[in-house]
Amino acid sequence: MSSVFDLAPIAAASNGGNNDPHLPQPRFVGMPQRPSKMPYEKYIAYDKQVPFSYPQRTWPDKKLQRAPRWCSVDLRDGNQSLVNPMDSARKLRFWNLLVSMGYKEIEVGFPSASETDYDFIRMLIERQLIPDDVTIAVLTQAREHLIRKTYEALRGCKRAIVHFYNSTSVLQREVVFRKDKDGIKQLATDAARLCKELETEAEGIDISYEYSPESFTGTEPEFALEVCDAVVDVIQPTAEHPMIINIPATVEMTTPNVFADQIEFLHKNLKNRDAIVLSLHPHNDEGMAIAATELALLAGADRVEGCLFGNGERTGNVDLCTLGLNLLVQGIDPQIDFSNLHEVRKIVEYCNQVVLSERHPYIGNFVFTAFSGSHQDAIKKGMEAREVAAGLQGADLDTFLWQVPYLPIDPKDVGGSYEAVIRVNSQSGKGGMAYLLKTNHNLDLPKRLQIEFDKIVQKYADETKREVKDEDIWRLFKDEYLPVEESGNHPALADSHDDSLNRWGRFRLLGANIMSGESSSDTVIKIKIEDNGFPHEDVEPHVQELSGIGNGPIAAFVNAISVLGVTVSVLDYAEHALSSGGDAVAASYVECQIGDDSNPQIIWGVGIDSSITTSSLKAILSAVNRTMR
Ligand SMILES: CC(=O)SCCNC(=O)CCNC(=O)[C@H](O)C(C)(C)COP(=O)(O)OP(=O)(O)OC[C@H]1O[C@@H](n2cnc3c(N)ncnc32)[C@H](O)[C@@H]1OP(=O)(O)O
Ligand SMILES: CC(C)C(=O)C(=O)O
Repeated sequence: MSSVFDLAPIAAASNGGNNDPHLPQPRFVGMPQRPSKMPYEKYIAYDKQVPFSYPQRTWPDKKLQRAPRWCSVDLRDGNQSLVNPMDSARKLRFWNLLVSMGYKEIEVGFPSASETDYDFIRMLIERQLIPDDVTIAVLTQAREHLIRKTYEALRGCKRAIVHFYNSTSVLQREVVFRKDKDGIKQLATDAARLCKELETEAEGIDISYEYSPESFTGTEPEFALEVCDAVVDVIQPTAEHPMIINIPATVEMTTPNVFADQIEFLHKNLKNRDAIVLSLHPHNDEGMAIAATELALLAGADRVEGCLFGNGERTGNVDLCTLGLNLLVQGIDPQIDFSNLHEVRKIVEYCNQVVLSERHPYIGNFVFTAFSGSHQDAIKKGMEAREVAAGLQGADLDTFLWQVPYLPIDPKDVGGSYEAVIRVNSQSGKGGMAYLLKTNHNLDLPKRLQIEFDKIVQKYADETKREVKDEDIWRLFKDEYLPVEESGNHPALADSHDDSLNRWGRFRLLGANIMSGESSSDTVIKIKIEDNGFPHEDVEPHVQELSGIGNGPIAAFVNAISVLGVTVSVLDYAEHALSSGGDAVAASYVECQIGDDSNPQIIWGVGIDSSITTSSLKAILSAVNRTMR
């Protein structure tokens, strides 16, 4: 009998395909490939172990149209991968979670393997914890004593899926079972026969069957088909009472396109296809379980087994949350409630005692966060444009079309917030800092002010070499532009009594009285200004009363402060309300040229006040103060 190890010379001779002059060569211009240190001759290409070709494939032209039938195997495959498998309390917590999310088929354990699994299943049945629209599945090896024990566990259950399996792979036939193909097929059909026999004794239980040619990915697809057909012949499913043929990528061994070809081959060739639910059970050994599952669904599969967040043996089972949310973002109803995914995560982490990665799709701590400048800029603009578009269409923002660069999903749809969307570090640009000031402090900085302030944030980020948190940005902003502001009655500055701020600004506006003349060109202003001397140590702090006249309050103010020795021209001006209602507060931003034409400084100032005019005057003083820092 030939052995899997007979392939060793073929592997050694044929691997390292890039060195084969007959194969198309990758274009490593000016960079010839040389053998690396890695022992690639120890491994063999999948198509040399299990040759398979299916040029009739049609899946590449298909599109996903609807959610498949989902089955969670968290309480079985997920559980068998844990350092400390779940006790009944944790299993029950997980069960309740799965039911609340809307899973209708749940594999609850391997009752013949452990007392905990057996007792848990008994508890679900005896305490009538299985909702009418939920079906439990139980797994067993295709071995007589284990199958008998499985049926025993199901006593009193209304409806269940008995899932039996045996490995069919070339490798396991040789090294585990030491059986030929017929012997392996017989394992499966004997088990199917025993199940049918025990079913007659299992009165009152609506039993359906699931068979898995385990290690399918190491099996010749034609042989897997033969075994599945033989099992189907014994079980005799009908369209009204179908059986599940579950195809496991027990170990992921190929690229997803090969798996999809194999599934399409089974889909087109399985006997009695109308009576069969073609199911997938992908693992993630090569990191492609999601892709493999999605392509295999295009290829004709009807059902998917997996675990929440991809828990499971080794690298995990396929992640049911990612699969479901991938459908959602294509506009397809996933049929599962992911709206509180953060709570789901907490329960799953508690039950599995496995912590999710920061980058885990849709739920990791960083997956809705942009640190880099161009991403932040695009997100900020995208959010704003969407808000404007929804407003123009009179649409509800919560359900309005989601089109935001770099964010494939609205974090709110999975129970998150926009809080972490933008975080600032040395890789960030002005957009990130501007977004945080706008979102958290209602300050909508004009573009050139963003550029100016960003240099300060960037310097801080480079110096500290760490993330610049919102509170850091706010402190830097107040320090730079609002060094003499008191919180007064301005809620926007409620935290301005910040001991860490060194109040360095020289001038502070204490009051302004504006009188408009008959024409706008003769506005008169009287102001009271505190001069604390900074940075001139010889100037004693004192209060000055000044007056000026001009074409509107700003011009009159500029005229009034000229006696302080400052020449100001206002180049640009913007203002907005920070809040609405009677106690509204306004922010003003002015870009000033300070100094005469021979030595001008172009600099921004910011003012916040309950009076919009006063806020603009404060903004001018803010700019003046900054030139003296
Ligand atoms: C890919 C998957 O996830 S499959 C599910 C795997 N899950 C588990 O194994 C978790 C629970 N399993 C267990 O607790 C145990 O394995 C049990 C209780 C099921 C069986 O335990 P044991 O009988 O002690 O032995 P063990 O698991 O080592 O079984 C090995 C024997 O079963 C045979 N065997 C393994 N799988 C199968 C199968 N599907 N069908 C028939 N025989 C099988 C092996 O050939 C081997 O036979 P041998 O003893 O004659 O050499
Ligand atoms: C029993 C089967 C479906 C399995 O868990 C696997 O092959 O991974």
